[in-house]
Amino acid sequence: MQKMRPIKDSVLEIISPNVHVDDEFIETDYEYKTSNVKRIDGKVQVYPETTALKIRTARNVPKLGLMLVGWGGNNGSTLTAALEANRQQLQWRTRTGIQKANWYGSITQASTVLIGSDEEGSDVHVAMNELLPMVRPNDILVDGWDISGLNLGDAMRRAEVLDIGVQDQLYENLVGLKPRASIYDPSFIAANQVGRANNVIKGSKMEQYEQVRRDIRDFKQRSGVETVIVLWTANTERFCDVREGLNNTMEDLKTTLQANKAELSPSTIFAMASIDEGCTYINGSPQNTFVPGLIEMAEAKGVFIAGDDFKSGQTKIKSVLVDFLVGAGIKPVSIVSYNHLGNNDGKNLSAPEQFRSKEISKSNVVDDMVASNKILYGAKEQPDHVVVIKYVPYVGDSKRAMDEYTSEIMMGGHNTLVIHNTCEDSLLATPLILDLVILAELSSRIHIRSASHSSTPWVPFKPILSLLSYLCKAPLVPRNSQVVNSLFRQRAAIENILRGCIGLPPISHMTLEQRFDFSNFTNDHGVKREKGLDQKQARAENSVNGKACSNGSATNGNNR
Ligand SMILES: NC(=O)c1ccc[n+]([C@@H]2O[C@H](COP(=O)([O-])OP(=O)(O)OC[C@H]3O[C@@H](n4cnc5c(N)ncnc54)[C@H](O)[C@@H]3O)[C@@H](O)[C@H]2O)c1
Ligand SMILES: O=P([O-])([O-])O[C@@H]1[C@@H](O)[C@H](O)[C@@H](O)[C@H](O)[C@@H]1O
Repeated sequence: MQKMRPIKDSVLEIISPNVHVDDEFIETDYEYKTSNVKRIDGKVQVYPETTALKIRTARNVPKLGLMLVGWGGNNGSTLTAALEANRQQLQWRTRTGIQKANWYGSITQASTVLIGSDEEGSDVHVAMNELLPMVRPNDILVDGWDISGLNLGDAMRRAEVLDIGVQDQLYENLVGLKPRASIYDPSFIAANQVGRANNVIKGSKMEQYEQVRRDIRDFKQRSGVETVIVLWTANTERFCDVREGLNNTMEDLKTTLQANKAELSPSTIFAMASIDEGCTYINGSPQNTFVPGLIEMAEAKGVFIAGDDFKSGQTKIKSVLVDFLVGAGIKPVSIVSYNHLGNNDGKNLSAPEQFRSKEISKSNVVDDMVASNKILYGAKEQPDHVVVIKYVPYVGDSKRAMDEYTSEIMMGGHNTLVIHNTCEDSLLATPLILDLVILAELSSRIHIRSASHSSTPWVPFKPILSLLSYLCKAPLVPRNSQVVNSLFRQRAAIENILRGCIGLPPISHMTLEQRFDFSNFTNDHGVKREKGLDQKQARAENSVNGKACSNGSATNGNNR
């Protein structure tokens, strides 16, 4: 069993009187600035608003357990292998030289965040996982379920995702890992999956639900993990009917479970069991696991749910390109997204009902960006948008995506973008699973409250964790909230909330100090903001006016 290592001390020191660090928390005063809008008589009235908040982040990072539904699949086996390969810092020979294990594609492990500018006005970036204490991949323990009983070593081989050079070093570590029996309902996934179903929980849906809850408790007890997150990376299910008396309310859903009704999917049963065990549940597939009754359960119990459908390659590009085009005043009028792939996911998606689930999640991703520009698009006007997925066994996990974006430009002109995008699907999705889990766990340690009324309670994120939208094709958002698919807006939300947790404002990119002569301006420390200031002098002045504190170790000035 791994020994929990201490929180990695960050390189970051926040020099601010607003940030207070003690052994337990990082707490900051935060002025949350928004612009509220009213439409009156055809006019748009804007009201800038400031809300004084306190943001508190618990520093203690728990020992985290991740239970994957579909553990033996391409994504599940690849994640398990990658965790072990990075833990052992493996390297292996390839045709082009030595390859080392890494987490490329993970924003928490391999991306940086602009934190500000130095005395010369140069940008300074730090690793995203330096901003706040986060779970380290090496400290994550994995378990899970699969309708296929194949052990993880042979599942890794079956997936045909990783180089042989690393597979051979890992096989002995993985061959001893066996997925727990799972809930199999052939009416929800493609008939062509029946050959895998040799590891299933017998009995009624209630008995399956109870077994899943026992499995979660068993994993906690055996592994000693403090927190468990359950994540669905099993096959895409067909959409489930949603109707009164079946699953529209929490009570209806529980009655449906007890009555062993057919129209209750394995994924929704897993979500119910997770929520009742107090475990965050994340849906990496496109089906409507989160029926209204399930959402009501999560809200009633204050347990996080998030999804849907990892945004890994073709759709990720779409959420960038359409954002760029519409933002540039160019009008996409035809979007055709074709791809073929040969892995088991593609095999499952070759069935019409399972494809339909994926078609929905891949198609809705442009809606918010199109709706944002009434100059280009009339009411209810949408670009033609077609999604095609074909199963071609030979290409395996190496999905071949081909997209054509046709747009209207000025004076009747047209621009056509054609993109060929070879996505090694599991190597793109696996880092997203890691980020979903790490950011979900971090979110559970972040609370806010009013700064003006100290008696108000600390408030957690709402149970529907829309902060994870950056990682999902079809983001689940709280009631009455806007769905945002624009990839850069989604990322800015994550960055600015992490900045807020350490008392830093959002990055505006205004850089006024570089666009205007600031030499006669002083900042709120009474220090003149001259660029090129002697660094020693600047630090001396700031240390007199600010106070040093670190979010990695409770050391100095602001300890309360
Ligand atoms: N880039 C990507 O790989 C990507 C991106 C977005 C979404 N997804 C989704 O992630 C899921 C997994 O993708 P994959 O490539 O790993 O597929 P996969 O077919 O290799 O793995 C799915 C696994 O789930 C198992 N399974 C099916 N039903 C189950 C159940 N009820 N309980 C437990 N296990 C069950 C299967 O036996 C299989 O081992 C799919 O739904 C896919 O659409 C993948
Ligand atoms: O690349 P992306 O669009 O984000 O997502 C992928 C789809 O393109 C692919 O067709 C499907 O099989 C994968 O499960 C995944 O959903």
